[in-house]
This record gives sequence, C-alpha cells and structure tokens, in this order.
Amino acid sequence: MDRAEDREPLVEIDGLQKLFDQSQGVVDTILGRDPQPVRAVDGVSLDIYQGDIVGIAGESGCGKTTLGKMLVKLHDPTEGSIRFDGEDITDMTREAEREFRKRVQMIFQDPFESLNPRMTVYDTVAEPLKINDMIESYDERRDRVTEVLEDVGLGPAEVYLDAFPDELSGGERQRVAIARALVVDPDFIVCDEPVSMLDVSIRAGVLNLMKELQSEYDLTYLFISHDLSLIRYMCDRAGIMYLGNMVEQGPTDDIIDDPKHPYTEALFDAVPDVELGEERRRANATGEVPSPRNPPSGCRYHPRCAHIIPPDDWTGSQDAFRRAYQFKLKVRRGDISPESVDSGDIETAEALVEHGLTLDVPEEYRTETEVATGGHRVDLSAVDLPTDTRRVLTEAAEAVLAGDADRAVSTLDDALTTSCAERQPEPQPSGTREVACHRYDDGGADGLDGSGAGLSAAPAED
Ligand SMILES: Nc1ncnc2c1ncn2[C@@H]1O[C@H](COP(=O)(O)OP(=O)(O)OP(=O)(O)O)[C@@H](O)[C@H]1O
Repeated sequence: MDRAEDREPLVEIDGLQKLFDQSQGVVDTILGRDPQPVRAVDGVSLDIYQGDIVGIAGESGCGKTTLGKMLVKLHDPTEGSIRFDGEDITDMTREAEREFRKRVQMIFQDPFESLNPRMTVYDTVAEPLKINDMIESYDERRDRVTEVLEDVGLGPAEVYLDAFPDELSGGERQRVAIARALVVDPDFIVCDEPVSMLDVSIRAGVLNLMKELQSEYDLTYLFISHDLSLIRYMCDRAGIMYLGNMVEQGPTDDIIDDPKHPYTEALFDAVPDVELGEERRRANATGEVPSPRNPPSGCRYHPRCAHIIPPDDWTGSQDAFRRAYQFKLKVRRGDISPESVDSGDIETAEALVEHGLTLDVPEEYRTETEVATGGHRVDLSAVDLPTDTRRVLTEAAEAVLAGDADRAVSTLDDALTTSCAERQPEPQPSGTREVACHRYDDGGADGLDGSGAGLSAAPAED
C-alpha cells in the first residue's frame, strides 16, 4: 500500500463536534444552571484515504458511534466539517446527497435489530436499489441481489432469497446486512462493531469475508470497535478516542507496539496478553471515565493519567506529583472528609495525608506500604515530595479534619497546578502519528516510564 500521505483522502474530517441534548433538564432548571450538553464528539479531525481500513477504538461512550453516524449523515455535526471525495457533506444539493447515499453505507452492530423481520432476504437486499432508483427491471435486480448474496457467502442464493431474518443464524443475518450495504456498489462503509454480537467461533469468518470484499469491491472501511485485537487484525490505521477527543492516530501496528498517549498505553495494557500476543501489564490509570456532560478541563484524560506533568518548578518526582494531584482531586470530590475516613486510625493530618496520597491503581504500581495496607496508606518516606508541598497537603488535611472543605480545596487549588488541566492539547505530529498530549508539545516528550517532569526531555521518535 502507498504511504497514505501520497494519496488523496477520501474522507476529510475537520474539527468535528456533536453535542446532544442541549435543552435544559429539570435539575438544571432547579439549580439555575446553564444546560450541559453531552459532548459526544468534540473536536475530532481525521483523514481517511482511499483503500484504507481505519479503526476507531476507545471505551464505551467515547463517541465512536456518533462519529460514524455523522460520516454517513445519520447525525448532523454541531460544528466542523466532513468532506467526502472533496465535497462538504453538510452542505449538499439534493442530487449530490442522493449520490452520496449510494457511495457511503453503514453496517450496524446488531443484525437482529438492523434487519426488518417482515422483509425477506431478497426484499432487504433489493430495497437500496429501489430507493436509489438503480435497477429498473425486476430480473436484473434479482440477478444483482443473487450475485451479491453469493459474494457474501450466502450461496446458492436461491436458498436464501425468500427466507425471513428469523430463519437465519446470526452470522447469516450479518452477511445479509453486508449484502444490503454492498448492493449499491459503495466506495466507503462504516462498520460499527460488525461482529461483536456474533458467536466468537464465526467472527473470523465474517471479518475475512469483509477483507476479501474490500479488494473485490474496491472499498474503504471505517471500523468502529472496542475490540483492540479486531482493530489490530483488520486495520491499517487506527484512531484512539477518549471522551469525544481523538487522542492518538496513525499506523495500527505503531500505535499498538509503542503507544504514545498515556490513555492509549493504559487501554492496550488493559487487554489480556493472549489477545495482542505480547506480554501486557495492567492499565496504570486511576478512577473511572468522567461524564461527557462535564468533561475535565484541559486534557480530558489528565485526572486519570499516569504521566501527568508537574509544574516547571516541581522538585519532587513525577510519581509524587501524581499522588499529590490525586489528593487534591479526592478533596475536591469530597472523597476525603472526616466522614469518609471511617477506619478509625486516621486522627492526625499526617495520617490523612498518608491516606490521601494513595493511588487507586493495580498493585504493581503501588508502594510496598500501599500493598501491605491494602491501598490504605503510603509511607511518606517512599514518596519524593517537596517539603513545601508536604506542608500544603498537611494544611489541607487539617482543614478537612476541622470540617472546612472549602479551605482545604482552595489551599490545594493554589498550590498544585499542571499544564495538563489548563488547556486542551492540540494533536502534534510525532514520528508516524499524531498525539494530543502536552508531553508532545514542541516536539518533546519524556520517556514513557513515568519518571521525570517531562517538559524539556528528548523529542519523541517512532
Ligand atoms: N441520541 C443521543 N442523545 C443523547 N446522548 C447521546 C445520543 N447518542 C449518544 N449519546 C451520548 O453520547 C456519548 C457518546 O456515545 P456513542 O454511542 O457515540 O459512544 P460509543 O463510543 O460508540 O459507545 P458504545 O461503544 O457504548 O456504543 C455517550 O455519552 C452517549 O450516552
């Protein structure tokens, strides 16, 4: 395959945003708050080249399906643009839109839902031909449907033409859905988790079929999947999404073998070894994915990030900054309060600091004391914390113990700052890919081992 950069992109996505539900809910009205839309996709840019298979990966709710639906015009973007073969799809004439709807198709996750139970296989597959006024004569239409059914492995087609979906297996239904997408001879197909509802034993067969069809029909695919082994198997290029943002994109093998964004690293670490065929560690990330209604400021991943960047004048270790910052987040969320500390052995500010500096991460990333105490406390001597920060944390802990949460929060807010929370990172080129992480600003990044403050370290190379 040519280098993607030498070819024309078939799909150009620029600054794409989709906000849902901008109306004011009851809670917002009562509290007098501005409505908070769900920021499902928020500033995604991506080029998809003719003949490529591009994968979009990320945890549930990160905006993959919403992105896919915008690409086939099932959703209109709130902001940003999508160009297909050079033409802006948000601003098309009726005629251009008809042509677009032939050239671009989508295959959905659930073949049980996506097929009309009252339509035969013939009617299902022939319908797009009728809708698009493509083949007038019944005999020619039937020939075309027969041909496509056989192309998707449903042969002899006569066996299937008059069958209803409930007479077919899951794999056969998904093949009918694929035939329905192919019958109009499209150029680009968005496949949203196309095999995740199928029995594991037949997934490979359907994926291999889709690969064969790609060359036969000269297709470009966008695969949406949370299954990273599928992305690895199918896709030349991949984009990793987190909370509506594209955090990293580039050649799939490069991303998997040497993830650059801390979220990508955590995502791939979380995959069982057998799936990616290499020794993987558990994800070094704290906490849960926040709500897309109220995403964190700056880099959306920063509250969970193992590589959060300390300020320039930080004199402790990066691990100590991460712990101190987690302490601040816990105080802000009210997770550290006299009531929450119910074990009975925390009576002093110092004990509360030792408790608050713990990290909610797998055991291999914890200190000895954390492991020994089941994550209840760290030994302060094992955390390379600057003296003035230790003083600030103790002051905040005293405020917490005195029941003055506001004072605790303001003490920490002024003292523990990070560029990661201040502004959203722009995607930066780094070797063969783009990474939206402040560690790659100005072409620089620290090593991925979590050591060092990281702003002025060596450039990232692939
Ligand atoms: N029609 C809608 N109205 C309101 N919110 C929506 C709508 N569709 C999606 N969302 C929200 O937008 C966010 C992104 O959803 P989306 O389905 O695109 O994510 P996803 O990555 O595809 O997740 P999954 O793998 O679970 O399908 C979620 O918070 C979801 O609840």
